[in-house]
Amino acid sequence: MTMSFSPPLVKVESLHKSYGPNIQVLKGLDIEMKPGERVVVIGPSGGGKSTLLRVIMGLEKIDSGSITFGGKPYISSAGRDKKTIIDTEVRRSIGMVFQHYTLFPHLSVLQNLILAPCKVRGEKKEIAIKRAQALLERFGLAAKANSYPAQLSGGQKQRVAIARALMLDPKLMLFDEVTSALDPELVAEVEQVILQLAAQNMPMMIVTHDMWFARNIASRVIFCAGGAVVEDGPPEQVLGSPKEERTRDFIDRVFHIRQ
Ligand SMILES: Nc1ncnc2c1ncn2[C@@H]1O[C@H](COP(=O)(O)OP(=O)(O)OP(=O)(O)O)[C@@H](O)[C@H]1O
Repeated sequence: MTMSFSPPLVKVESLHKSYGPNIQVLKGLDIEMKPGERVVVIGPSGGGKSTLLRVIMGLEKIDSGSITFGGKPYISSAGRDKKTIIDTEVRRSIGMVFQHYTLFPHLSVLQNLILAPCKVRGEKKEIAIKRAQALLERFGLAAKANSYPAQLSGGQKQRVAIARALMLDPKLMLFDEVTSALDPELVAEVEQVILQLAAQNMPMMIVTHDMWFARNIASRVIFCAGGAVVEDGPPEQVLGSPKEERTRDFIDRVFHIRQ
């Protein structure tokens, strides 16, 4: 009998990253993410969660370590001068949404969505528009196709940002505190969109302080503190009782208890 082997989707090995000589943020981080997993990264403020996502997105240089994607080398520090090497083809297959809206303000919603597919992939405009309209429909934003970002609520902007990332058919989505800057009443509409993607098995890595969301979206939770993985397991193991509140205080409390 032959055993089928599927490599990890993302494998981070011994990742070190500092900002300048004094701020060492990631100190030998190891993470392995299987295909189809939804990994939530939690931890105290300043622990390096955003930095981890930015590194995986290829936005930051690393000091040492390596990342593979689907079993293939993706990011490494190699060569005589330890230069960071990033496979740009692989990078294009990763989508990221940030805490603060990163839509182009001078472009309409539809233009925001079709820009990268047309420019980066050379997709025909009519085809990109059709795909964009279908996504906007799915996210309840069809009526906003010709609006500009300034005319949208924070929740709508984040949903457009997610739709824009999906236009490039990512194999992995990274969400970095995408609801942290939103008014509380707008959080649910963005979380619902991400839950919808999860239901379709989109692999994702999510940084959030929202414990309700973490519990509902995660197939695995990684507790990251002091630049390393402190705990890694199913949500009920890492997050404890569902009665815990959904606040930053919770994380800080858990961290202090474990120190
Ligand atoms: N570009 C930068 N230059 C210098 N220091 C930085 C830079 N980006 C982040 N840092 C520092 O690195 C540390 C880790 O930051 P990071 O944003 O990755 O943490 P985090 O776990 O996401 O925190 P939070 O939960 O508050 O967002 C912090 O001390 C931060 O001040």
